[in-house]
Amino acid sequence: MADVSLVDISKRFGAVEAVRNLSLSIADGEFVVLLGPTGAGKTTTLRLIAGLERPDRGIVVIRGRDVTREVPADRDVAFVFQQYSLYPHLTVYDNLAFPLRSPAHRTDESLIRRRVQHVAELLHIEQKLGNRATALSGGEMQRVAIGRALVREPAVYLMDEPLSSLDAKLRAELRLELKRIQRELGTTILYVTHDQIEAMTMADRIGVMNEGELIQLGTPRDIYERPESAYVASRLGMPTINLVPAEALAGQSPPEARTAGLRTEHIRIFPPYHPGPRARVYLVEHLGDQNHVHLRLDAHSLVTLADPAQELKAGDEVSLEFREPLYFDQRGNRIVTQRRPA
Ligand SMILES: Nc1ncnc2c1ncn2[C@@H]1O[C@H](COP(=O)(O)OP(=O)(O)OP(=O)(O)O)[C@@H](O)[C@H]1O
Repeated sequence: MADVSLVDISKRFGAVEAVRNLSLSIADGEFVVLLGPTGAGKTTTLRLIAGLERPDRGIVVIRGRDVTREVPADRDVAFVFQQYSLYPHLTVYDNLAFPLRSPAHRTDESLIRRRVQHVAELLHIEQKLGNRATALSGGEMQRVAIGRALVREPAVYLMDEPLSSLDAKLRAELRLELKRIQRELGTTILYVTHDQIEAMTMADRIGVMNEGELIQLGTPRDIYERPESAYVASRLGMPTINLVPAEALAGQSPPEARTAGLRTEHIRIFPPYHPGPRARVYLVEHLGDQNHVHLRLDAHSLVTLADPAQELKAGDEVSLEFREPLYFDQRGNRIVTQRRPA
């Protein structure tokens, strides 16, 4: 049974249609990530599930129950926001225990102790239980904020960029921990982010949103390898997929293609005597383990990655080979091409 379903939801704020005809089912124990640019409607989707907004149209179903008309407290959800929102005067223990002591979830103190202890261990903050919330680092505060949601064991966790205020190292660490905890506890999570690495590494399925619509929903691999459109293709991949007119690929493109999408793995760089389209290197950025190579192919700019061992410098002429690029028609929809046998 799907734990959370949105059925044909729309929500308008004045002239802005924040969410449009959105249907989404999240299975029990599934980790779904909503990815999309600012203003795409991601936060509004979470707020509609939490009951912080009422849809103009459509219904919200949690654990098989239509909760569309219910207030937030009656829905079985926990929300983790981008900012920690802890009670500064309380200890870590009391912050974690707080949701279990609310009138809506009155719980026996010995059970509270066990739950708090368990969650503190999961998040590696058991040494900090006696500290005041203000005596914590940013990363520890955000762990407590996540922990406050985890003590409750609701039907679904709604997380709105919970790691975005942290530095890169902590974000990478907590990303792994969150995924581990989700696997261990079998929790259902709907998670909003701008960060494609978070989406790729944590999600069972990614939903790509744009202008209030869910435009593709699939596994990270599906979204990356089989994007339905050039727009979806450009949401995942570092550097961003190169979109060039199909004719730039010199007869290689199918006739109906208007645009070719070249990811770094679709571009191979050879010395100039190798057959293939000629390009010129105009910038090489050294990133340590990789080089970002900026190329000019006729009037088009391409960015790709290269092994630092491959000697390339600005001004070099090179020959390119394009291997199984993606192709898009004039509406930007991907053209499904036959893959070469491996
Ligand atoms: N309470 C509100 N009143 C008016 N407009 C709103 C309100 N909440 C959201 N919007 C508008 O709805 C659209 C979707 O906003 P939403 O916050 O859901 O986007 P988002 O994808 O979460 O963006 P971000 O990544 O910046 O958080 C935006 O145009 C936003 O300005």
